[in-house]
Amino acid sequence: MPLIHGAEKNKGFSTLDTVAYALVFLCFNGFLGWLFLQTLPIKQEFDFWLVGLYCILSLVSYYYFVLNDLLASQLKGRSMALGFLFAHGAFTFIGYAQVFQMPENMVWYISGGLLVSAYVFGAYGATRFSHYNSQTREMMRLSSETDELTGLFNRRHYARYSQQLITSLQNKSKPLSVIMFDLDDFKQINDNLGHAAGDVVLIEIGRIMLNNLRKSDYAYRWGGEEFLVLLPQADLIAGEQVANKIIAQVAAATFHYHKHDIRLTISAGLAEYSHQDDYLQQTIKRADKALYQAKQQGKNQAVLASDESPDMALSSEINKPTQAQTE
Ligand SMILES: Nc1nc2c(ncn2[C@@H]2O[C@H](COP(=O)(O)OP(=O)(O)OP(=O)(O)O)[C@@H](O)[C@H]2O)c(=O)[nH]1
Repeated sequence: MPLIHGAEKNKGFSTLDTVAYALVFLCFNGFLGWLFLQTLPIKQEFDFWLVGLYCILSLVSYYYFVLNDLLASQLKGRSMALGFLFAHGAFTFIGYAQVFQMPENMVWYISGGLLVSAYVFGAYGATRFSHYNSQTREMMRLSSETDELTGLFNRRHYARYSQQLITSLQNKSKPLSVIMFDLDDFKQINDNLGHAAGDVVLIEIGRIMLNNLRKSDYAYRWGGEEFLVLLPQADLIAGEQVANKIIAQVAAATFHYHKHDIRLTISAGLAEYSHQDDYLQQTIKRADKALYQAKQQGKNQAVLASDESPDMALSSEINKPTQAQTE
């Protein structure tokens, strides 16, 4: 599961493509419209239905493949649109041939050619359209599972995939470490420099997290200034190393907001998922308790949940600033 989320850039159609297609389509319709005018006044009932069919096809095609795409600034499939155009042309041509009483051979030759091209374009276009659709769905899924500010996963992702993760680890009897991080005295930054400065810090913290995690790890923005990290296949020792690395990097970093240099620290609570735990949520609770302990013990440190370390002897402190400092 990649930590940096984002679907491959959608290769849609350029404005030029759209304009070119719209022009071709309008010219084609214009020409047919002109031809059609030559047939008036309508003498037979058949011609009446032909007019109706022509109008409906024109409206539908115009709306779906020109207006709709122009308004959305992207054609959903030029080939599909061309296919539709050719089919439209073929049927209209058959209709006009009746009106003009053209030789049958010529009619079927021309309309047959148009129809075959229509199928080829349409089939190719439909493939591209379905590719476009699956890309769009994937992008929507990713954005619904991602925190807008930091780009980390959000709780929706956790709700959807945590059980799946646990099941796969359980099957392989692999460990899972859970780290709950919380920024220290973050409120001071908001109060002193404003919310926008706090946001800059949150983004940078998210970046530090991602830089220190493997592709198989999961980083979540859990709450306002709280981050949850899941480390599949990592025991507590490995988890503690990761937590301490992040704590050290946050403490050493200076964040910039306009002319202000911002420094702060982060605390962490760790717990290892035990396969006896019914829910991952229970492990998270233990990690949360350990985090509270870390705050109580002076912040800027990682504390292991009491089950893993009853005397809290494993808590590790890093001698860096313990208060959020703003200059
Ligand atoms: N800029 C910004 N601030 C946020 C966001 N979400 C929550 N906060 C702020 O985070 C701060 C959390 O404050 P507290 O819960 O008192 O925590 P703290 O100041 O870090 O104190 P300790 O946790 O005890 O170290 C509040 O000021 C919230 O407004 C956000 O998305 N952007």
